[in-house]
Amino acid sequence: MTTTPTGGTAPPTDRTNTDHHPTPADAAFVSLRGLAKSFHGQRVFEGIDLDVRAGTVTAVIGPSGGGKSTLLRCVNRLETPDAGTVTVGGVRYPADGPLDRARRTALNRTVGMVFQSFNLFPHLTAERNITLAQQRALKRPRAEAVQRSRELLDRVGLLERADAHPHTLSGGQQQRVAIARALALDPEVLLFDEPTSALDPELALDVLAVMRSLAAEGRTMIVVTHETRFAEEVSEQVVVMADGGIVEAGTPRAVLHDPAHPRARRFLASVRGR
Ligand SMILES: Nc1ncnc2c1ncn2[C@@H]1O[C@H](COP(=O)(O)OP(=O)(O)OP(=O)(O)O)[C@@H](O)[C@H]1O
Repeated sequence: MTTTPTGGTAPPTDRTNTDHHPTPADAAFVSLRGLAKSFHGQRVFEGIDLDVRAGTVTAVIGPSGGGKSTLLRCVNRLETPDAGTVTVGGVRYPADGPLDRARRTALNRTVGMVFQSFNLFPHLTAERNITLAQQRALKRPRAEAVQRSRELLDRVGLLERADAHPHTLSGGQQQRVAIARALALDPEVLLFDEPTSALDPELALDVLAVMRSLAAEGRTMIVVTHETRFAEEVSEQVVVMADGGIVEAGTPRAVLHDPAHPRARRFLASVRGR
Protein backbone atom coordinates (compact mmCIF):
# COMPACT_ATOMS: atom_id res chain seq x y z
CA MET A 1 0.00 0.00 0.00
CA THR A 2 1.34 3.42 -0.87
CA THR A 3 0.70 6.18 1.58
CA THR A 4 2.81 9.09 0.37
CA PRO A 5 0.41 11.88 -0.49
CA THR A 6 1.04 13.64 -3.75
CA GLY A 7 0.45 16.75 -1.76
CA GLY A 8 -3.21 17.26 -2.46
CA THR A 9 -2.31 20.62 -3.85
CA ALA A 10 -4.65 22.76 -5.83
CA PRO A 11 -4.46 22.72 -9.60
CA PRO A 12 -2.53 25.69 -10.96
CA THR A 13 -5.35 27.79 -12.27
CA ASP A 14 -7.45 30.79 -11.48
CA ARG A 15 -10.10 29.18 -9.38
CA THR A 16 -12.19 32.18 -8.51
CA ASN A 17 -15.21 30.50 -10.04
CA THR A 18 -14.70 27.05 -8.57
CA ASP A 19 -15.62 25.59 -5.22
CA HIS A 20 -12.17 24.83 -3.99
CA HIS A 21 -11.59 23.41 -0.55
CA PRO A 22 -8.12 22.33 0.62
CA THR A 23 -7.64 18.57 0.69
CA PRO A 24 -6.31 17.17 3.98
CA ALA A 25 -3.45 14.78 3.34
CA ASP A 26 -5.46 11.71 4.29
CA ALA A 27 -8.73 12.67 2.64
CA ALA A 28 -9.88 11.35 -0.71
CA PHE A 29 -8.16 13.17 -3.55
CA VAL A 30 -10.75 11.89 -6.00
CA SER A 31 -14.27 11.51 -4.74
CA LEU A 32 -17.30 10.37 -6.74
CA ARG A 33 -20.80 10.73 -5.35
CA GLY A 34 -24.00 9.49 -6.90
CA LEU A 35 -22.44 9.31 -10.35
CA ALA A 36 -24.81 8.11 -13.06
CA LYS A 37 -24.50 7.71 -16.82
CA SER A 38 -26.68 6.31 -19.53
CA PHE A 39 -26.47 6.28 -23.32
CA HIS A 40 -29.65 6.62 -25.36
CA GLY A 41 -31.77 5.72 -22.35
CA GLN A 42 -29.67 2.64 -21.56
CA ARG A 43 -28.23 2.85 -18.06
CA VAL A 44 -24.51 2.20 -17.86
CA PHE A 45 -24.29 2.87 -14.12
CA GLU A 46 -25.89 4.87 -11.35
CA GLY A 47 -25.25 5.69 -7.73
CA ILE A 48 -21.49 5.32 -7.99
CA ASP A 49 -19.69 6.42 -4.81
CA LEU A 50 -15.94 6.06 -4.77
CA ASP A 51 -13.06 7.63 -2.84
CA VAL A 52 -9.44 7.46 -3.95
CA ARG A 53 -6.89 8.64 -1.42
CA ALA A 54 -3.96 10.78 -2.51
CA GLY A 55 -0.92 8.68 -3.31
CA THR A 56 -2.79 5.43 -3.75
CA VAL A 57 -3.87 3.20 -6.61
CA THR A 58 -7.44 2.07 -7.16
CA ALA A 59 -7.95 -0.80 -9.59
CA VAL A 60 -11.28 -1.08 -11.40
CA ILE A 61 -12.11 -4.51 -12.73
CA GLY A 62 -15.24 -6.20 -14.04
CA PRO A 63 -16.92 -7.78 -17.02
CA SER A 64 -16.90 -6.23 -20.47
CA GLY A 65 -19.54 -3.55 -20.87
CA GLY A 66 -19.77 -2.96 -17.13
CA GLY A 67 -19.01 0.73 -17.57
CA LYS A 68 -15.37 0.89 -16.45
CA SER A 69 -14.17 3.07 -19.34
CA THR A 70 -17.23 5.25 -19.09
CA LEU A 71 -16.52 5.79 -15.40
CA LEU A 72 -13.00 7.04 -16.16
CA ARG A 73 -14.34 9.23 -18.94
CA CYS A 74 -16.84 10.76 -16.52
CA VAL A 75 -13.96 11.57 -14.15
CA ASN A 76 -12.01 13.54 -16.77
CA ARG A 77 -15.18 14.73 -18.48
CA LEU A 78 -14.66 13.13 -21.85
CA GLU A 79 -18.25 12.13 -21.01
CA THR A 80 -20.75 14.25 -19.12
CA PRO A 81 -22.36 12.30 -16.29
CA ASP A 82 -26.16 12.45 -16.01
CA ALA A 83 -26.05 12.99 -12.26
CA GLY A 84 -23.66 13.17 -9.36
CA THR A 85 -20.42 14.95 -8.59
CA VAL A 86 -16.76 14.37 -9.20
CA THR A 87 -14.41 16.10 -6.74
CA VAL A 88 -10.72 16.16 -7.60
CA GLY A 89 -8.16 17.89 -5.40
CA GLY A 90 -10.88 19.74 -3.56
CA VAL A 91 -12.51 21.11 -6.72
CA ARG A 92 -16.07 19.98 -7.27
CA TYR A 93 -17.24 19.17 -10.79
CA PRO A 94 -21.02 18.82 -10.78
CA ALA A 95 -22.84 16.94 -13.51
CA ASP A 96 -25.48 19.54 -14.19
CA GLY A 97 -24.32 20.93 -17.50
CA PRO A 98 -21.04 21.56 -19.23
CA LEU A 99 -18.01 22.66 -17.26
CA ASP A 100 -17.19 26.32 -17.27
CA ARG A 101 -13.79 27.35 -18.56
CA ALA A 102 -12.12 27.57 -15.15
CA ARG A 103 -13.26 24.10 -14.14
CA ARG A 104 -12.35 22.61 -17.53
CA THR A 105 -8.84 24.04 -17.22
CA ALA A 106 -8.51 22.86 -13.64
CA LEU A 107 -9.63 19.34 -14.55
CA ASN A 108 -7.38 19.08 -17.60
CA ARG A 109 -4.40 20.21 -15.55
CA THR A 110 -5.13 17.84 -12.70
CA VAL A 111 -6.14 14.62 -14.41
CA GLY A 112 -4.07 12.76 -17.02
CA MET A 113 -5.25 9.77 -19.01
CA VAL A 114 -3.60 6.84 -20.75
CA PHE A 115 -5.77 5.01 -23.28
CA GLN A 116 -5.79 1.41 -24.44
CA SER A 117 -5.03 2.51 -27.99
CA PHE A 118 -2.13 4.91 -27.17
CA ASN A 119 -3.60 7.79 -29.25
CA LEU A 120 -0.22 9.12 -30.42
CA PHE A 121 0.01 11.39 -33.44
CA PRO A 122 1.35 9.08 -36.19
CA HIS A 123 3.18 11.83 -38.09
CA LEU A 124 5.16 12.99 -35.06
CA THR A 125 8.18 11.38 -33.43
CA ALA A 126 7.97 10.07 -29.88
CA GLU A 127 9.69 13.19 -28.57
CA ARG A 128 7.48 15.56 -30.61
CA ASN A 129 4.33 13.82 -29.37
CA ILE A 130 5.36 14.56 -25.80
CA THR A 131 6.71 18.04 -26.51
CA LEU A 132 3.66 19.19 -28.44
CA ALA A 133 1.36 18.15 -25.61
CA GLN A 134 3.30 20.37 -23.21
CA GLN A 135 3.41 23.31 -25.62
CA ARG A 136 -0.34 23.08 -26.18
CA ALA A 137 -1.58 22.33 -22.69
CA LEU A 138 0.96 24.16 -20.56
CA LYS A 139 2.34 26.73 -23.01
CA ARG A 140 5.76 25.43 -21.95
CA PRO A 141 8.61 26.95 -24.00
CA ARG A 142 9.87 24.54 -26.63
CA ALA A 143 13.41 24.04 -25.29
CA GLU A 144 12.09 23.32 -21.81
CA ALA A 145 9.43 20.99 -23.20
CA VAL A 146 11.99 19.06 -25.27
CA GLN A 147 14.19 18.63 -22.23
CA ARG A 148 11.26 17.34 -20.16
CA SER A 149 10.25 14.98 -22.99
CA ARG A 150 13.74 13.52 -23.07
CA GLU A 151 13.82 13.08 -19.29
CA LEU A 152 10.53 11.23 -19.43
CA LEU A 153 11.55 9.11 -22.42
CA ASP A 154 14.59 8.14 -20.39
CA ARG A 155 12.37 7.28 -17.47
CA VAL A 156 10.23 4.91 -19.56
CA GLY A 157 13.36 3.39 -21.12
CA LEU A 158 12.96 4.90 -24.58
CA LEU A 159 15.40 7.78 -24.83
CA GLU A 160 17.21 6.09 -27.69
CA ARG A 161 13.91 5.97 -29.62
CA ALA A 162 13.14 9.67 -29.18
CA ASP A 163 13.21 10.26 -32.94
CA ALA A 164 11.14 7.21 -33.86
CA HIS A 165 7.65 7.53 -35.29
CA PRO A 166 4.91 5.52 -33.58
CA HIS A 167 4.55 2.97 -36.41
CA THR A 168 8.18 1.95 -35.97
CA LEU A 169 7.65 1.26 -32.25
CA SER A 170 6.12 -1.83 -30.70
CA GLY A 171 2.75 -1.49 -28.99
CA GLY A 172 4.44 -1.63 -25.60
CA GLN A 173 6.86 1.11 -26.61
CA GLN A 174 4.03 3.26 -27.94
CA GLN A 175 2.19 2.86 -24.69
CA ARG A 176 5.28 3.90 -22.74
CA VAL A 177 5.50 7.02 -24.92
CA ALA A 178 1.84 7.67 -24.14
CA ILE A 179 2.57 7.36 -20.42
CA ALA A 180 5.50 9.76 -20.78
CA ARG A 181 3.20 12.19 -22.58
CA ALA A 182 0.66 12.00 -19.76
CA LEU A 183 3.40 12.55 -17.16
CA ALA A 184 4.76 15.54 -19.07
CA LEU A 185 1.65 17.52 -18.18
CA ASP A 186 2.38 17.05 -14.45
CA PRO A 187 -1.03 15.64 -13.56
CA GLU A 188 -1.92 14.94 -9.95
CA VAL A 189 -4.08 11.96 -10.89
CA LEU A 190 -3.47 9.43 -13.65
CA LEU A 191 -6.28 7.42 -15.21
CA PHE A 192 -5.35 4.27 -17.10
CA ASP A 193 -7.96 2.64 -19.33
CA GLU A 194 -6.86 -0.96 -19.91
CA PRO A 195 -3.33 0.16 -20.80
CA THR A 196 -2.07 -3.34 -21.57
CA SER A 197 -5.13 -4.94 -23.16
CA ALA A 198 -3.93 -4.30 -26.71
CA LEU A 199 -0.47 -5.73 -26.03
CA ASP A 200 1.17 -9.12 -26.19
CA PRO A 201 1.83 -10.36 -22.65
CA GLU A 202 5.57 -9.87 -23.02
CA LEU A 203 5.22 -6.25 -24.14
CA ALA A 204 2.67 -5.65 -21.40
CA LEU A 205 5.33 -6.44 -18.81
CA ASP A 206 7.38 -3.35 -19.71
CA VAL A 207 4.31 -1.14 -19.43
CA LEU A 208 3.34 -2.71 -16.11
CA ALA A 209 6.88 -2.13 -14.83
CA VAL A 210 6.56 1.60 -15.58
CA MET A 211 3.16 1.66 -13.87
CA ARG A 212 4.58 -0.14 -10.83
CA SER A 213 7.29 2.50 -10.55
CA LEU A 214 4.66 5.25 -10.69
CA ALA A 215 2.70 3.54 -7.95
CA ALA A 216 5.84 3.13 -5.86
CA GLU A 217 6.54 6.85 -5.99
CA GLY A 218 3.11 7.59 -4.58
CA ARG A 219 1.16 8.64 -7.64
CA THR A 220 -2.60 8.80 -7.35
CA MET A 221 -3.90 6.41 -10.00
CA ILE A 222 -7.18 4.85 -11.10
CA VAL A 223 -6.47 1.85 -13.30
CA VAL A 224 -9.03 -0.09 -15.30
CA THR A 225 -7.35 -3.40 -15.86
CA HIS A 226 -7.74 -7.12 -16.37
CA GLU A 227 -4.32 -7.67 -14.76
CA THR A 228 -5.47 -8.92 -11.39
CA ARG A 229 -1.94 -9.77 -10.25
CA PHE A 230 -0.86 -6.20 -10.94
CA ALA A 231 -3.97 -4.93 -9.14
CA GLU A 232 -3.12 -7.06 -6.14
CA GLU A 233 0.46 -5.84 -6.01
CA VAL A 234 -0.05 -2.09 -6.30
CA SER A 235 -3.55 -1.10 -5.35
CA GLU A 236 -4.95 0.05 -2.05
CA GLN A 237 -8.44 -0.88 -3.15
CA VAL A 238 -10.06 -2.89 -5.92
CA VAL A 239 -13.58 -2.23 -7.13
CA VAL A 240 -15.68 -4.51 -9.30
CA MET A 241 -18.09 -2.82 -11.67
CA ALA A 242 -21.00 -4.85 -13.02
CA ASP A 243 -24.74 -4.67 -13.48
CA GLY A 244 -24.85 -0.88 -13.43
CA GLY A 245 -22.80 -0.19 -10.33
CA ILE A 246 -19.95 -1.11 -8.03
CA VAL A 247 -20.85 -4.55 -6.73
CA GLU A 248 -17.74 -5.06 -4.61
CA ALA A 249 -15.03 -2.79 -3.19
CA GLY A 250 -12.30 -3.37 -0.68
CA THR A 251 -8.71 -4.41 -0.23
CA PRO A 252 -7.18 -6.43 -3.05
CA ARG A 253 -7.01 -9.46 -0.81
CA ALA A 254 -10.68 -9.29 0.14
CA VAL A 255 -12.01 -8.50 -3.31
CA LEU A 256 -9.77 -10.74 -5.39
CA HIS A 257 -9.68 -13.74 -3.06
CA ASP A 258 -12.87 -13.61 -1.06
CA PRO A 259 -15.51 -11.57 -2.88
CA ALA A 260 -18.90 -11.48 -1.21
CA HIS A 261 -21.13 -10.47 -4.13
CA PRO A 262 -22.17 -13.31 -6.45
CA ARG A 263 -21.52 -11.18 -9.56
CA ALA A 264 -17.99 -10.39 -8.37
CA ARG A 265 -17.43 -14.07 -7.52
CA ARG A 266 -18.57 -15.11 -10.98
CA PHE A 267 -16.37 -12.54 -12.70
CA LEU A 268 -13.28 -13.46 -10.70
CA ALA A 269 -13.86 -17.16 -11.34
CA SER A 270 -13.96 -16.38 -15.06
CA VAL A 271 -10.73 -14.39 -14.85
CA ARG A 272 -8.97 -17.22 -13.01
CA GLY A 273 -10.27 -19.70 -15.57
CA ARG A 274 -8.61 -17.86 -18.49
N1 LIG B 1 -20.27 6.80 -26.57
C1 LIG B 1 -21.12 5.79 -26.34
N2 LIG B 1 -22.32 5.76 -26.94
C2 LIG B 1 -23.20 4.77 -26.71
N3 LIG B 1 -22.96 3.72 -25.88
C3 LIG B 1 -21.77 3.69 -25.26
C4 LIG B 1 -20.79 4.71 -25.47
N4 LIG B 1 -19.71 4.41 -24.70
C5 LIG B 1 -19.98 3.26 -24.07
N5 LIG B 1 -21.21 2.83 -24.41
C6 LIG B 1 -21.87 1.64 -23.88
O1 LIG B 1 -21.80 1.71 -22.46
C7 LIG B 1 -21.61 0.41 -21.92
C8 LIG B 1 -20.37 0.43 -21.04
O2 LIG B 1 -19.23 0.56 -21.88
P1 LIG B 1 -17.77 0.71 -21.28
O3 LIG B 1 -16.85 0.77 -22.44
O4 LIG B 1 -17.74 1.80 -20.30
O5 LIG B 1 -17.61 -0.69 -20.52
P2 LIG B 1 -16.28 -1.40 -20.04
O6 LIG B 1 -16.61 -2.01 -18.72
O7 LIG B 1 -15.14 -0.44 -20.08
O8 LIG B 1 -16.10 -2.54 -21.13
P3 LIG B 1 -14.75 -3.23 -21.72
O9 LIG B 1 -14.10 -3.97 -20.58
O10 LIG B 1 -15.26 -4.13 -22.79
O11 LIG B 1 -13.88 -2.10 -22.24
C9 LIG B 1 -21.53 -0.54 -23.09
O12 LIG B 1 -22.78 -1.14 -23.27
C10 LIG B 1 -21.17 0.35 -24.25
O13 LIG B 1 -21.65 -0.16 -25.46
